[in-house]
Amino acid sequence: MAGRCPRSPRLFLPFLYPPLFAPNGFSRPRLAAAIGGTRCTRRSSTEASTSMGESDSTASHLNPAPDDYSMSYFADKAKLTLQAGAGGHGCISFMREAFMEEGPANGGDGGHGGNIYIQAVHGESSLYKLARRKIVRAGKGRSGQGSSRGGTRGEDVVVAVPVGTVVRELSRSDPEAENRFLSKRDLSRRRKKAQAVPVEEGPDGEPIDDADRDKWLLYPGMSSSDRNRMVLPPLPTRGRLLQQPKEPVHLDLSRPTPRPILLAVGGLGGLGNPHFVTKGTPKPMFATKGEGAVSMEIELELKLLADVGLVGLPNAGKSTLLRSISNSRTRIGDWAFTTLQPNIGTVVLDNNKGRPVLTSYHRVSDAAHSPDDPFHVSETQQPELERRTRFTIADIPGLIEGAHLDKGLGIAFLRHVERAGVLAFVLDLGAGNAVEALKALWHEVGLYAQMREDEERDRQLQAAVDWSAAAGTHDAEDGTFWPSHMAGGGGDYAAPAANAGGLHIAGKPWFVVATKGDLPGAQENFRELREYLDAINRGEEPHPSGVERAWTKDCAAIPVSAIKGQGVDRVVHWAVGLLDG
Ligand SMILES: Nc1nc2c(ncn2[C@@H]2O[C@H](COP(=O)(O)OP(=O)(O)OP(=O)(O)O)[C@@H](O)[C@H]2O)c(=O)[nH]1
Ligand SMILES: [Mg+2]
Repeated sequence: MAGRCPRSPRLFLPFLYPPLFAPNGFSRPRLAAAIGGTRCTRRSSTEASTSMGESDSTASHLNPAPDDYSMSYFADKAKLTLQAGAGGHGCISFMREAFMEEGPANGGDGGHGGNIYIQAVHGESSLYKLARRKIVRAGKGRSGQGSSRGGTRGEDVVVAVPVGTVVRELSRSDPEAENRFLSKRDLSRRRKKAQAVPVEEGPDGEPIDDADRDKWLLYPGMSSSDRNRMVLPPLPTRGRLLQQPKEPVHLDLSRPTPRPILLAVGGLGGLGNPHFVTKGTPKPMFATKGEGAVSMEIELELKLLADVGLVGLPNAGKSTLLRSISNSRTRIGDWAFTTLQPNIGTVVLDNNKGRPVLTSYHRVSDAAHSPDDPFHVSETQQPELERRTRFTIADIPGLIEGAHLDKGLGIAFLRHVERAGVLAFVLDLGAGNAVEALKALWHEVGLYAQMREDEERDRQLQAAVDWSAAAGTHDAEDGTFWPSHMAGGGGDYAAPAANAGGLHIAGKPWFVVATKGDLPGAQENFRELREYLDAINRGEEPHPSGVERAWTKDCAAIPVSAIKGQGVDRVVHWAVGLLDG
């Protein structure tokens, strides 16, 4: 009788054990043959192309099969709801022991709620996990217990984000700040009324604030009439352990933060009944509830921090160039939009095997940080220079003409090259006039820069309006918790007012990598491109973006054939030269 499962292991093996059947897997032929798998001979479309005139038809590191790439999940935007921990309630309890009929009050205090912090760290490269998580909750404080046992503190949470993340607060709910505001308002109303009608007084002769009644916890065994009759003392005024940052939070985490930065403060734990023992009330049948915690909605935006940003039309050869000069294993394919998310590659200048390939220095900091206070920046000290052993390059999805109108993948990915020190425009010498392509790319980049500046201006306007409105209604707390260099608009992200007209991108040093130099007609195209750039250098032609005072110091074009690895060393040298300034 035939088995119920058909015996066809070959059908499922590639699915179950992809590495054994990967085209470039070293162990594939032997192992796959040993278990009876069929050999997969996939080739990239570029390999098949005769126009390249390549004799090597085997896949290589620079001309890999389309499925030979490393992929990681990536997100550059995330919205998060932060919910700090509420405080635990105080406890109402009395000592019970043999031969002691009525012991003293011994209810423990509630634990404080956990806080939420944010920290920019190296090692995180995407907001993907946070975008999926959506809500971040700190631990709640546990309630106090009898025998004077205090509740445990809620756990703090540190949200780790990649360096280069911008944090913006969208909304906030702070029940304690609201309560304080309401109590103050009620008290002043009562005082006004008291001039006409005398107010009920508590045991110590202080006015009773009924608005605060729901912040008390009453002994559960009491009858409802006793509860209603119970006279409560004024609620003790307590300051928060940490100061809640002012609204709205706007941080630009363009450097790793040495310490986590506070975003949302947890609630204070309630007080146990021993706190309310007085001569008149030796056995208080009440304790206070734990405070509510701050919750806020924030928006995170990651702008990758690479030293060099690659900008080019789709299929220009950006990813191949990145592979040829860095450790990147980004995907390459002979079709537009092979790259769908930004990739960062690291170019190693000193492989620690003796003499460095290139000697370069970069600025470690504008000024030294004091070891006691890492947020304090000393103005007097000179910037430190450190030998550069590596630099990073960002490869983003290709831009097409009209990308600002959301054609292709749009221009939003340009945010990842917005903060790069140098821009490298990758032009395909085999795909039409390179000068036209360069102008089209700069046009899109210019429009992007303009859009960002408009956005930032609107945001600042909005923040100013919100703040003035909030100042009138809320009990705003003074003082900022984070250093000024991290506050929005500061740091490495230049304020738009200072860079009006797209200069914050057009003012960057840039050069052209003219790739696919091995294709026919490339030389003529390159000659035209060089003439155009020479004219810009001489001041006869304007900057391709049309922005005045844009960078036109030494616009160069470097011819390469990335697929053959020819000329790519010059790209590294030129980029380092521009980075060193
Ligand atoms: N002949 C030749 N072909 C190249 C060269 N560089 C890249 N290619 C080919 O051009 C095609 C596109 O290369 P990619 O590196 O994926 O181009 P890209 O700019 O990253 O493309 P997108 O990710 O779609 O924007 C691939 O088939 C490459 O093999 C080169 O120097 N010479
Ligand atoms: Mg690509």
